[in-house]
Amino acid sequence: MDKRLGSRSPVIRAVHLAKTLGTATVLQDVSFELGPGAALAILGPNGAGKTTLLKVLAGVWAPNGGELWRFGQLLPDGGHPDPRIGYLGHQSLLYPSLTLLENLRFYGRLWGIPRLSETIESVVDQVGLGWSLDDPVRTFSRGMLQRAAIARVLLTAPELVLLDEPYTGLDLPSRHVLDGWIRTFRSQGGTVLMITHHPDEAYRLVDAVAILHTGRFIWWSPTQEMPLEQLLTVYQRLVAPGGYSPSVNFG
Ligand SMILES: Nc1ncnc2c1ncn2[C@@H]1O[C@H](COP(=O)(O)OP(=O)(O)OP(=O)(O)O)[C@@H](O)[C@H]1O
Repeated sequence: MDKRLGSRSPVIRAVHLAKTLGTATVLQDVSFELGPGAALAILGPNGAGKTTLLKVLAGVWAPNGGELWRFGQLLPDGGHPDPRIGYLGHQSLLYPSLTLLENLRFYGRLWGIPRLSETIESVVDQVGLGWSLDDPVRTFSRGMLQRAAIARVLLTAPELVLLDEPYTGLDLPSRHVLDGWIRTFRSQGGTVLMITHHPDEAYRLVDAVAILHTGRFIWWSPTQEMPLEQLLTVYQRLVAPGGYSPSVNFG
C-alpha cells in the first residue's frame, strides 16, 4: 500500500509513528503522507488509536517512536502545536457564557491574529454563522456549536486541518455547510485529515480512506479506485461486523 496523497512536497508525513499511553502501545506503526489540497479520512473501531493519532499529529502529544514531519521539517521531539495546523477535537473549547464574537475575539487576541475584526468576519462567514455572533454560545444547537468550533480553528488560517468526527450530531444543513467549507478549503490548497465513523459521509469529500486498527493502518484505498459499495463492504468486514447502515442517502 502506497500511503501517499499529493505529488508536491508533503504538508505532513508520518514515518513508523508509535505512541504509548500508560502501559498500552496505542499507535504501533503509522506511516503516510499528505500533500497540499489532499484529503484523507480515517475510519476504525473504538479504541483503534484514531484520536491519539490526531493528537500526535497536532503536536498535543509527542510520539514515542518514528518520525513526524510537518511542512518539510522533522520535529526534533515530535511535539509542538503549529498555527498552520487547525485541530478540531471533541471539545469546542468555547466559553459558554461568552457570545461567539467574544469567544473569537478572546482567541484572536491570545494568538495575536492581525486584522482581527476582518478575520472574524471571514471565518464566521465561512461557517455560515454571521447571524449569531452576538448570541451566547450556551444557546447554540449542536450543529451551531460545531460550526463555531470550526470558526475558532480557522482564526489562524491553517493550511492543514485535523478533524476528529466533525460530522457527529450535525443536522443536514450543518453537514452541507461543513461539506462546502471542506471543498472550498481544499480548492485553495488546504489539506484535510478527518476521523469519522461514517464511511459514506467521508467518501465524497476525500481522496483516500484508511482503516486504523490496533494502532496501524490495515487498509488504505483511493476513493477513485473504489465504488462506495465496496468501501461499505470492507468497512462492515473490518470495522463493524455487527452491521452498518449508511447514515445519509446520497443518491
Ligand atoms: N490519556 C490516556 N491515557 C491512557 N490511555 C488512553 C488515553 N487516551 C486514550 N487511551 C487509550 O488509548 C486507546 C486508543 O484511544 P483513542 O481515543 O485514540 O481511540 P479512538 O480510535 O479514537 O476511539 P473512538 O472511536 O472510541 O473515539 C484506548 O484503549 C484508550 O483507552
